[in-house]
Amino acid sequence: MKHILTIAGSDSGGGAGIQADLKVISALGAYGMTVITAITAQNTRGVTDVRELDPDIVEAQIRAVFDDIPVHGVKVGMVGNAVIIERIADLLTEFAPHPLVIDPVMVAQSGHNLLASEALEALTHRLLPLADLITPNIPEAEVLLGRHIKDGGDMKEAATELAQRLGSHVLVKGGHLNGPPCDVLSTGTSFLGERIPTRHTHGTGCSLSSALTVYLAQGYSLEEAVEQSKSYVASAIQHAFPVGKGNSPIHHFHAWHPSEVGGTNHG
Ligand SMILES: Nc1ncnc2c1ncn2[C@@H]1O[C@H](COP(=O)(O)OP(=O)(O)OP(=O)(O)O)[C@@H](O)[C@H]1O
Ligand SMILES: Cc1ncc(CO)c(N)n1
Repeated sequence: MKHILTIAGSDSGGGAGIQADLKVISALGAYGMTVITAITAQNTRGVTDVRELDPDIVEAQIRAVFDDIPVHGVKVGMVGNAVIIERIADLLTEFAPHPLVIDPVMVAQSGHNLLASEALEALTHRLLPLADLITPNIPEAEVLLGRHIKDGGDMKEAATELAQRLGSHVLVKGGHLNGPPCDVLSTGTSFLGERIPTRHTHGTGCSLSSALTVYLAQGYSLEEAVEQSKSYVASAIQHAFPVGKGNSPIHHFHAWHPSEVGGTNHG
């Protein structure tokens, strides 16, 4: 059983962030550990408040895990601000875990900012270069590159250019473009999915990066890991069930407990 650590923010609604990561890691047969960087007051309708944690307690959590437990893979999600990023980067340099998957979380689906604007520099120069794989969605790739991405061709260029700049593999996720969701890897491979017509996609990005970390730690090749992760997330979207009044989370444990409304709940 692989031990996977997620370093991310807490979502009180249980659908994204640390909570989604832990569910994915468990559902895919690994042992999950958590380092919390920030606490969000959040539900299916959006984020109402955020507190970033003191970098000392972020460091203490990371040291507590690495000092005792073998770590076979790390996923990084919401990191909050530049000081936390610097601290995480120092510790990931010290412990050098692999695979290291970084999801450069910037804005919640609901539009709330999850990364301080002054933190972009630290994210780009300190944290992202440590990654084996970076998984921006289209708006995040646009911020990292400083230009608009309008179609599949632009996504391919974005993935290649970011990979060269940051020295890691990059998967640009296509959930935000119209049409079938196509994710593009910097190796040149595209992964075409079928768009499931639903608004219940809260936490898809967090879930995909956690799944990628597990599959890479389990020894799958990069291409196989993307294929498997996309297929897991698609099934979890397919089986999503209404949780709150807004955009509900995907169903991480659909293989254990198929939901009665799964596949038809596309409201
Ligand atoms: N309606 C959908 N049907 C099928 N697959 C989808 C759908 N929406 C997103 N995906 C897939 O889910 C994964 C996450 O993509 P997305 O672009 O939504 O990431 P994200 O914006 O980071 O997620 P989040 O909204 O959680 O922040 C990708 O593999 C994408 O192709
Ligand atoms: C805590 C947290 N991390 C990431 C996201 C992005 O979906 C979110 N909404 N909340």
